[in-house]
Amino acid sequence: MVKVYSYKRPEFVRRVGQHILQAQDVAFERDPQGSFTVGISGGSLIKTLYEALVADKELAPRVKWPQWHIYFVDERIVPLDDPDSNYGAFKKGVLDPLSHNGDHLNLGPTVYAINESLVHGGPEEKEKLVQEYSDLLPGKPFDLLLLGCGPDGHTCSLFPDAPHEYLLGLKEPVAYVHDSPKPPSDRITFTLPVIQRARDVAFVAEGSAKQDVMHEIFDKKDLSLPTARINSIAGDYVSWFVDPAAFEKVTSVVPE
Ligand SMILES: O=C1O[C@H](COP(=O)(O)O)[C@@H](O)[C@H](O)[C@H]1O
Repeated sequence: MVKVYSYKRPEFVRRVGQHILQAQDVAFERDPQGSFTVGISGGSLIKTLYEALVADKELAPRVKWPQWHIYFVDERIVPLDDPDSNYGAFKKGVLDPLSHNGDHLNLGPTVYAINESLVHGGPEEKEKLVQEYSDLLPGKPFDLLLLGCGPDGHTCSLFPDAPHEYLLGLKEPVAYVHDSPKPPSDRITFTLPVIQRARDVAFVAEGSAKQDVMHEIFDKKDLSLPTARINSIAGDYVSWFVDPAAFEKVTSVVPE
């Protein structure tokens, strides 16, 4: 059963941060010398990550950054310093502020970006980029995936309806999306099997712009939406962190 938690800021940020740290601590209990493997989204999540893991004075010291291995659950096929790059947004929003905190200097996480030298290539180079990113993925289930939810119900770069729905059935962990309805059109995305195998999946969705889609996902259970599809197959390793504005129109689920 999917769990739903609803909080207003600043509690929202604090709870998301606590959930991340709990997943980190569980991973290190399992393997104290190992790495904590995390897949992150772009979009509004980045600011929440900064607030929870860098700015929060109580949570920040508990983050064991040097043991974190960070991957992008989706990425736009653009140079890393392009305003559309999810890596670029994460660098600007989290890595740069982190490196300016003297105590974290040179002790940052390992971050896996796409091969920038292939972004301007043709279809073959782009397929190569996808394959290379796929090859970088850890050989074990992700410890944590932090997923967003667009107002259209997309997550990662898995968009509703054809032609992207087929991605949900793929066995490959990473897929090439060449006609994303939300620009930029060329992207890579984790596919459903990776999400299904993860140890912990947390959606993070805030704001009134998400109200209608939350109703579609939770009340109508519209399976053309990848987010609703994930809910339908998920166990209790999937949770949703929402705020009251985002969940206002949902009637069939009472957040914990
Ligand atoms: O295009 C994207 O959008 C989603 C949702 O973003 P949000 O700003 O509405 O939270 C994001 O999760 C994904 O990583 C990104 O590429």
